[in-house]
Amino acid sequence: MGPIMLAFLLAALAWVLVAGSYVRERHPVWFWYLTGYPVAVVRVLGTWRRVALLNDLSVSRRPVRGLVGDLVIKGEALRPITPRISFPKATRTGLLVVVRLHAGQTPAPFIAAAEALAHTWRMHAVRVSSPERGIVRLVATASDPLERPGVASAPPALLSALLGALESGGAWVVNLRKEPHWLITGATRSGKSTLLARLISQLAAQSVALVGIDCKGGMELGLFGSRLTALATCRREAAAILAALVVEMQDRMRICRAAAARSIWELPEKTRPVPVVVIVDELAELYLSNGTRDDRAETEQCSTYLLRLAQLGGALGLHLVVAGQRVGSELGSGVTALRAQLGGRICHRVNDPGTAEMTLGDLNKDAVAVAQSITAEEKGVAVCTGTDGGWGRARSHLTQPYEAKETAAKYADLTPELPGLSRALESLDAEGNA
Ligand SMILES: Nc1ncnc2c1ncn2[C@@H]1O[C@H](COP(=O)(O)OP(=O)(O)OP(=O)(O)O)[C@@H](O)[C@H]1O
Repeated sequence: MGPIMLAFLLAALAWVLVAGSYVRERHPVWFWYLTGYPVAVVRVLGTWRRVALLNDLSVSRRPVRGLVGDLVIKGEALRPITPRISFPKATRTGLLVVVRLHAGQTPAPFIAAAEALAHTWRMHAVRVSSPERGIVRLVATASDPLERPGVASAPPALLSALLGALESGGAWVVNLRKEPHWLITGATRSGKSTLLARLISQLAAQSVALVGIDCKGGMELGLFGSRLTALATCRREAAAILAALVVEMQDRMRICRAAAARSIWELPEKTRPVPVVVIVDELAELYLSNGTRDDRAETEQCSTYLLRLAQLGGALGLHLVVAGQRVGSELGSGVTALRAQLGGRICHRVNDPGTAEMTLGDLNKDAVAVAQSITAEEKGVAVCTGTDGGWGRARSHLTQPYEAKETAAKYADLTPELPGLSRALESLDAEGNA
């Protein structure tokens, strides 16, 4: 080969490499379709028989037990049949394989084999579902879609907030009308405040009253003060605001009873009270007391009021979003009771298994394991529950505090008045000055 030819080949190779990395950066989906997908198809089709056999996904043609005289003999099937799979279909983030189950098979062994399938096919993850009887869907994702989540979109709706992107590529939406109360946990620097900032930015533009309880002196929620109807910065103020909210709840009950309505949403729009979202940053601050009588009384008040709001508030347009680093029974018995009422759960990286268990354990054990595998580098990544009873990984859109502050200031004019709350804070001030 002459030197000109060699130079030409080297230049062509360099061009392919440069063009490849450009396409990979700018058009990862096309990069996947053109390079990763064909290789993955060969892997899936080439390994299916073996991986099915090794993971007990195959069935034998004949019963594995036989009768010889009076003896029952159990053995291995000679030539087991592998379940039939569809040709792997390309998706934007990986591929989809549909498996037809043989008689007697259930999705359970496929769920157990998901990790083995992911390793064999060199995929980031394989999720198993069964949309109809006799069918199992294996959805494989080539790389972690949450490393660079796309910009998801969702139609706007009252009390609905687009928080970020789901692992499946869809929009991560929290709708307080479907799931009225939420518990958010995460270790320090895991992304809780960013998520709350995103939630507040999304709700700020809506006709919703936002009430902040931030007993760390208002350092986190104080940023959004211009759009908050009330802000408690210590436990004394929190107890007063929560008490006022319970009174507001009782007023709403009376209005509903008079109109024979079972929720405020059945009231005519003109007379319907404004929905209130109470955001609590650092739940532990409300529950931990220093042991003095006054302090204990305050924590008990906060615990009782929060529980009452969680039990009865949903239908009356009073919603709780409660965030904390550690949420466990050591904070007091009230926490476990409160947790049971907070149906929506979001668990970021946590330091102790107890908090992951407390957040997701009563819903799904697998979700706890996935939450515990979130690393410190995966900021903003969380395991969240959905309204359909399922769960999945998701990542919030990065909302910087200054952006949320600007949004709050922009919509400050929309801040509704709740006179009971202002009165409660004013009477505390008056007591303090007396
Ligand atoms: N979705 C996200 N994408 C990228 N970076 C994020 C995301 N969420 C948070 N971060 C980054 O992670 C860091 C910590 O986030 P954040 O302050 O929200 O954590 P936190 O859990 O509230 O911590 P703390 O409890 O100490 O207040 C910030 O620098 C933020 O920029």
